[in-house]
Amino acid sequence: MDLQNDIVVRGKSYEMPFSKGVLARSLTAAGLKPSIAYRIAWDIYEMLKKENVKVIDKTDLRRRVYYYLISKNYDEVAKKYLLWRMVLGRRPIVILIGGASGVGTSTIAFEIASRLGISSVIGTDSIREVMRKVISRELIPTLYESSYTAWRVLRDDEENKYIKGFERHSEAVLTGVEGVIDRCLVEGQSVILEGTHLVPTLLKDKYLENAHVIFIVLTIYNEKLHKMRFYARGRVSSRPTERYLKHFKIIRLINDYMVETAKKRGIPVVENIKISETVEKCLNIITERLKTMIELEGLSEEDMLEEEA
Ligand SMILES: Nc1ncnc2c1ncn2[C@@H]1O[C@H](COP(=O)(O)OP(=O)(O)OP(=O)(O)O)[C@@H](O)[C@H]1O
Ligand SMILES: O=C(O)[C@@H](CO)OP(=O)(O)O
Repeated sequence: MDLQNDIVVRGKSYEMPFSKGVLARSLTAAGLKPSIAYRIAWDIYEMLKKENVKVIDKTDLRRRVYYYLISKNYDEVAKKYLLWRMVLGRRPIVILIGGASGVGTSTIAFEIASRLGISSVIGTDSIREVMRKVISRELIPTLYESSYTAWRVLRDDEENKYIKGFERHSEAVLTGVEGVIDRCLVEGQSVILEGTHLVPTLLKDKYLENAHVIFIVLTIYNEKLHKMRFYARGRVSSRPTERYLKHFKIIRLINDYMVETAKKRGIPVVENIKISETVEKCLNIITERLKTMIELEGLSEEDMLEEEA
């Protein structure tokens, strides 16, 4: 690669060669189709080349992209683009994708992460493994079970035992989850957390009220479709389909519980049928929340264009 002839993009603390792919991805996150996003990234690259620009500041590049989009009548995309660049560059966001086992939380979390360029995705299953290393089975036996088998180790045969077991199981994992959220907010790092342990009833109010924390619950309303996802997964992973089918009734109860409690707490619920549509819906929810966050800061579009990238 001839770096001599490349355009350099200068950020606050680093420089990198102009990448049409990176620019196209941020335009896709703002709602453009990938083919159009790539075309526009290419146009902007050509424009800079023609003007013989060798180094461009990130703030200038952002401004140029914004006005270019407006000139092509992509006003809504321009606004979204600006919002996303502002937020992801300077403000931490924590996205929580909850849902019963098999509804697709990890698939959707990774898709959203790649669209937004968030490099950190953490599954609550991994946090559960860490918690198992520090908390003994004797102390919290439910932690050593799965979300759908935790009821088996409850002390008493309680009423509503499947959900009680699920909540006890998730409670300990959530302590770890909250630690990760706190750390990310303090460090200014964006992260996506996903998994079945993100239970609407258990997450503390202070997180739900935080403008930087965005919680979405996924579901599949159709039982048959949900079941099919376990067959699909079984073909490509070592997680045995039979195990999930055996406990399917309880997994469905957990699914219903997540949806019902999410609605009660004002957490958006998205049905995951087609991946691209689910991602689109989630991105729209996230964008709306970011708008509120920026409004709370009292920033106008002009301020956003001027803010150092
Ligand atoms: N919208 C979708 N369309 C088709 N298949 C999907 C969709 N979303 C997810 N899948 C597939 O369904 C299966 C289950 O999804 P995934 O593993 O993401 O579930 P999960 O909610 O993370 O489950 P767990 O909590 O048990 O880890 C996977 O094989 C995945 O590729
Ligand atoms: O507890 C659960 O529902 C699932 C979540 O991924 O984990 P496992 O089946 O591996 O215990």
